[in-house]
Amino acid sequence: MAEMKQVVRTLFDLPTEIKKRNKDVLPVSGYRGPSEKNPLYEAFGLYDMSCVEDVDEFCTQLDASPHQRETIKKYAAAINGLMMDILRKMSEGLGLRNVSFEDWPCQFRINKYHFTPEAVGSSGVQIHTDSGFLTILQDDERVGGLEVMKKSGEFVAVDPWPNTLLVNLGDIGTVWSNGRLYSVKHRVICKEAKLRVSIASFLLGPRDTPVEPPPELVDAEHPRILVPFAFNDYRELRLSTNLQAGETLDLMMRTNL
Ligand SMILES: O=C(O)CCC(=O)C(=O)O
Ligand SMILES: [Fe+2]
Repeated sequence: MAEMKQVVRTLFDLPTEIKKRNKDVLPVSGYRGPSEKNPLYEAFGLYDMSCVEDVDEFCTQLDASPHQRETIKKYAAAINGLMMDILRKMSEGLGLRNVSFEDWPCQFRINKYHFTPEAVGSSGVQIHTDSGFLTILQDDERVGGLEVMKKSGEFVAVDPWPNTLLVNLGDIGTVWSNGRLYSVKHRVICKEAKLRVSIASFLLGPRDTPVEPPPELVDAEHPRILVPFAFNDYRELRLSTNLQAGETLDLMMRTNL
């Protein structure tokens, strides 16, 4: 994790023309430079880190050295393994057998926040839920700022904790579990004028099949909360409505879209 963090920090020092080679595969999946709306934020992305060829292509785009490539590939493999392990345990916990997440892409994003003294108190990332099923976050080990919302609406700071990963549930977790699990609202606030770097891996939704709960999670007591839908349609709806904090799911449930 420490080695990966170091590699990621050096990627942000690349010249802009190289960074821009990291193009979008899904909307907002590739490089984002500082913008007028978000001048302190920069990010790289990769659509599917569970695909070895995609990881290689990402490294090639960024002229990665052999050491950088090896570190990124090792990290991607380890996070994929961990993701599958957590999913297996969650499925077992819900009494499920034979569920597979094989065709579910895992989006990878590295975030850099260039927090300035003037930015202290302002927002680094607006309040949102993650759109996919499950997120594994390697947060900044020195600079805090992540806050998670409790059910009461109160925000709780997630203080830096070196050598740990944070796992949270996204909107698809709610749909897949047929309402048994909740996606968590969170945000990043600038607390101090320092550089902050985080690495997020998002298990999204099934690539070619609709998002729906396993049949065992639907019965007379637990009617299906939503009609099945394609994950990419959901992402587009979230982007086009600009409702990023789980409201899109509520909207779909109310209108039975
Ligand atoms: O940088 C962080 O700590 C969290 C970023 C985040 O919530 C996200 O990328 O979805
Ligand atoms: Fe997030």
